[in-house]
Amino acid sequence: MALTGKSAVVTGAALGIGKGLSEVLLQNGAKVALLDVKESAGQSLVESLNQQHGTGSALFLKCDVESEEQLKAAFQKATETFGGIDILCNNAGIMNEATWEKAVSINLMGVIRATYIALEHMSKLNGGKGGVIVQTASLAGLGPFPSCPVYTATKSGVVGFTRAMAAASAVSGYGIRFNALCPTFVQTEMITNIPARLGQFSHLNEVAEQLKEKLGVLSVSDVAESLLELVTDETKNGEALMILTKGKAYMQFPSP
Ligand SMILES: NC(=O)c1ccc[n+]([C@@H]2O[C@H](COP(=O)([O-])OP(=O)(O)OC[C@H]3O[C@@H](n4cnc5c(N)ncnc54)[C@H](O)[C@@H]3O)[C@@H](O)[C@H]2O)c1
Ligand SMILES: CC/C=C\C[C@H](O)/C=C/C=C\C=C\C=C\[C@@H](O)[C@@H](O)C/C=C\CCC(=O)O
Repeated sequence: MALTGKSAVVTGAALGIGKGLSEVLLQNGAKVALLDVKESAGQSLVESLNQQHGTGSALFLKCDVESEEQLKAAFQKATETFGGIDILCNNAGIMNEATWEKAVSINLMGVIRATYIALEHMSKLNGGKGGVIVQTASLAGLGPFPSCPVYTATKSGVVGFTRAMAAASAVSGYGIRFNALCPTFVQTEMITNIPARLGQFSHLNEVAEQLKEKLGVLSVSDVAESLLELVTDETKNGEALMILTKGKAYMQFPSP
């Protein structure tokens, strides 16, 4: 899929990885609707992006992925503004074991919620053009992160949901590819003050620090450039792309 003239929706786009995903999509010719709860940061980012890429290239929509109503309104506005949706990046997420129900609601349920609304706009079975949906999972979605079991569960669920939706789409004829980004630590707000985010597992902060020391920390652009291959390579469906500081690799899963 060439990106020129395509339209994307990115959740959690005001900061961090979502900001980087939005920027790389715009740099490659796509128009982007940036969804986030952080209205001030989102609005000022979009003003800057429109100055860089031309008025009308980027649109900010205040949207909480926990809200079906807000997601439906945001997708409708994006479709009306850009004439359709070709790409969805389900990126919004939190890491806080003390508020684990919220983490499940955002990281996993928010991905499912946004995906199902996107199907209404993108699926060829609904008159859509098809496209690609990329989730921002995590390396913790591929293996257990002892310091944050619920975060691990949400990301493992995102990887499983992505692979199942890819298979469902191929059989159903949605015309939509589903892939997951699985990065290790990335330099964003999420990895600041990790001990305060571990809840009853704060005694395992040292495990997290050792993992961070061992695995290193990616830049946002490391993740953003990986998005491009998942979006543009039409052969990629059902993939989980592991992104480490030492390189990238597509996960091989056991076949039944
Ligand atoms: N930073 C890392 O080390 C790392 C590594 C792997 C995966 N991830 C994943 O990448 C994604 C982005 O994380 P980040 O590191 O950029 O974090 P971040 O905290 O810098 O940015 C997250 C963004 O999501 C937004 N957001 C949070 N809850 C939301 C909601 N309910 N509705 C809409 N927007 C919401 C925030 O306002 C923020 O702008 C997350 O899914 C995270 O789990 C992060
Ligand atoms: C505290 C979490 C902060 C941010 C979450 C974000 O998604 C970053 C995740 C970064 C790394 C995840 C690592 C997960 C590793 C698992 O694969 C696990 O299998 C490794 C567990 C122990 C390894 C110990 C070792 O090999 O020495």
